[in-house]
Amino acid sequence: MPLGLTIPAALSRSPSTQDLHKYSSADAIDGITRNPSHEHQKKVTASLPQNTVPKNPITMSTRFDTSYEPELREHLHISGLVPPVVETYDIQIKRCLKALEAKKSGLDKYVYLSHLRNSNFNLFYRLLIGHMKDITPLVYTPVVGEACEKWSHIFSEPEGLYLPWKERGNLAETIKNWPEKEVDICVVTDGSRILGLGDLGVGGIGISIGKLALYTACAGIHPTKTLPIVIDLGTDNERLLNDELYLGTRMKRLGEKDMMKFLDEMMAALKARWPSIIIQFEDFKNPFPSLAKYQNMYTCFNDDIQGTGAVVLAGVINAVRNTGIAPKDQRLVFLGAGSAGVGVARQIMEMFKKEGNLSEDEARKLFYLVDSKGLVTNDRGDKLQEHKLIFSRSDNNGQQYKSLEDVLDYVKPTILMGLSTIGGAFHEGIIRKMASYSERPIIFPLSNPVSKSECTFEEAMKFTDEKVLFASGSPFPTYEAKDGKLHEPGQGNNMYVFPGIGMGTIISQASLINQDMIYASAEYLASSLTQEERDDGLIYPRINRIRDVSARVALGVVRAAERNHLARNPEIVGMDDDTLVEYIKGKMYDPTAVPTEVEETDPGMWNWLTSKLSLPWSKL
Ligand SMILES: NC(=O)C1=CN([C@@H]2O[C@H](COP(=O)(O)OP(=O)(O)OC[C@H]3O[C@@H](n4cnc5c(N)ncnc54)[C@H](O)[C@@H]3O)[C@@H](O)[C@H]2O)C=CC1
Ligand SMILES: CC(=O)C(=O)O
Ligand SMILES: [Mg+2]
Repeated sequence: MPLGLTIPAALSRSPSTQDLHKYSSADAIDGITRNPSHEHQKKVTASLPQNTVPKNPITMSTRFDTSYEPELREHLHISGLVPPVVETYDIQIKRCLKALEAKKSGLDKYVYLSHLRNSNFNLFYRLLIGHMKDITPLVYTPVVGEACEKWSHIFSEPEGLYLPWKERGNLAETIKNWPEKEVDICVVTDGSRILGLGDLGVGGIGISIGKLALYTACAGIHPTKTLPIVIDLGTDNERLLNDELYLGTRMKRLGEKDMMKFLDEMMAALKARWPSIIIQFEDFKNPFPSLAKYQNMYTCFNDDIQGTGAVVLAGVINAVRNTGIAPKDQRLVFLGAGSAGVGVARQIMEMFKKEGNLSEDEARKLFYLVDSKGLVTNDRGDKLQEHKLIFSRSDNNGQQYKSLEDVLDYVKPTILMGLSTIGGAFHEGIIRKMASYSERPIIFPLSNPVSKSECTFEEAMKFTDEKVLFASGSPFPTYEAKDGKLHEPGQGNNMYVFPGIGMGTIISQASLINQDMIYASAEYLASSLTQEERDDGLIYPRINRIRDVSARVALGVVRAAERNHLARNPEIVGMDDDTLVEYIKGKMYDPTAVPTEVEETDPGMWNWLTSKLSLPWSKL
């Protein structure tokens, strides 16, 4: 029985240092795949206390790796179960890239990548981290949106926890079925507003899986310590209810009261099993009640309100600097006044108060929110949802502005945000109006996936005479300007902050995630731009530096936790910034690290995995 076996150091040499070096590519991430930084990282971790040095334990899903040397294969009892050739990482990645190239559709590529992650997550993360720019859109927005829409048709293996309404009263037992002993972080959705695609029922679990893949790729949270969850309280999507393949409960979605009861039980059960678990709420149609209720009780945050607020704030900090217009002279119009719109407006308002020396009232007056009924005003005649009240206007002299054009003519904004789920809403006329109000208009079409983006990068560049300061929620191709210069679009997606928020919370061992920690994630992201990126006119760092950037974001989160007396990790007390960043990096899961140990696995997990793989491991 190979469980608990420690591999002698001499045997754990697969792959070789040369292989690691070969694997390095132009797109590789500093500190992870480049050999010199890897060496540097090893040196730094060597100087840290032993229990902080990360290990890369072999688990069931990393067991069949063609890079393992014969001796290691023997120890793992996998000789003959893996093809005979011992491969370099480089060759493994080449095969993956070729396989991906051969798949015609994004969805086929998504399915291939899911299988790869489930059969060998080390290889999956080597591929993803080494090719962030190309692979992220296949596991996250936009393709994950299509995967969630078609989840019940592409499903082949469980990858997370499904918590249906019928399990209420029994959630603690159900949660105990999750085979991993340690979980650091979970992402939970109710599937009711997946990206801008609406209610996708249990298909929403795809977004939990996608976000957690980025927690691992961007911030190095170990894949086995992540837990995707979908709660199934029914769906109002008729297409799903009428689909014989639909995998969720065939009933109309329950209301807020039932949801809160269910969440109360789930939160308590998660914390009972994993006392320091971080719970990230994702893509709830109405996420405000749960955030209000749990944020001071559990280690949790809402990515759509808080993560999005922080990431867009970081882009705005850098973009506003490029406009040369002081915060007090900016005017902002938001198309979309939902969780993301209001979350973003609140964070930017905080910044205007701090940086622009404005009072709350002065800062608030710079914001004009537009929803499906037009400009949000006090005298519009409908009952406003509570979250909109803070930005509701009272200075409209009884006049209501129904269309975005009317609002633009009235406000003449310098900044236009799209969080409306309405693809193409920023048409040529809208963009040209923005260009007429200021020299460098800030236009952020942030709705996801690409089909819901309010405009494309190309449209924003063309119709502003290439003056726009741009960021979108989903990725767009580079644009070739009239002078032949290539311009890269910014991606204002919360993927720049949530991994660092999670990692910073884990590192600090904070029991709560407060506003100061969220705000710090934005500040540290904004200041993580390199001089070269600034010179190239970027407002977000290049995605291939995401691990470095996430470590900086995590640093900011830890510092804020310390300031707020929330940090509880005695190991980090007194560390200066450089040491702390190296400490954070030292804690990151590294899929290129040589395997050192076979994980002591509990029998429950072992049985679950062996049955899952239908292999006769129990006989070994
Ligand atoms: N870039 C990023 O990191 C993020 C992007 N988002 C995107 O933001 C979008 C909105 O998300 P949530 O705010 O959570 O959704 P939500 O459903 O809470 O809000 C949507 C808002 O858009 C408004 N709206 C709908 N149709 C409209 C129309 N025709 N004209 C004007 N307003 C209209 C609604 O009234 C509502 O205020 C989604 O597409 C989502 O993918 C959300 C979170 C993060
Ligand atoms: C990115 C994200 O969280 C969303 O579109 O909902
Ligand atoms: Mg979201």
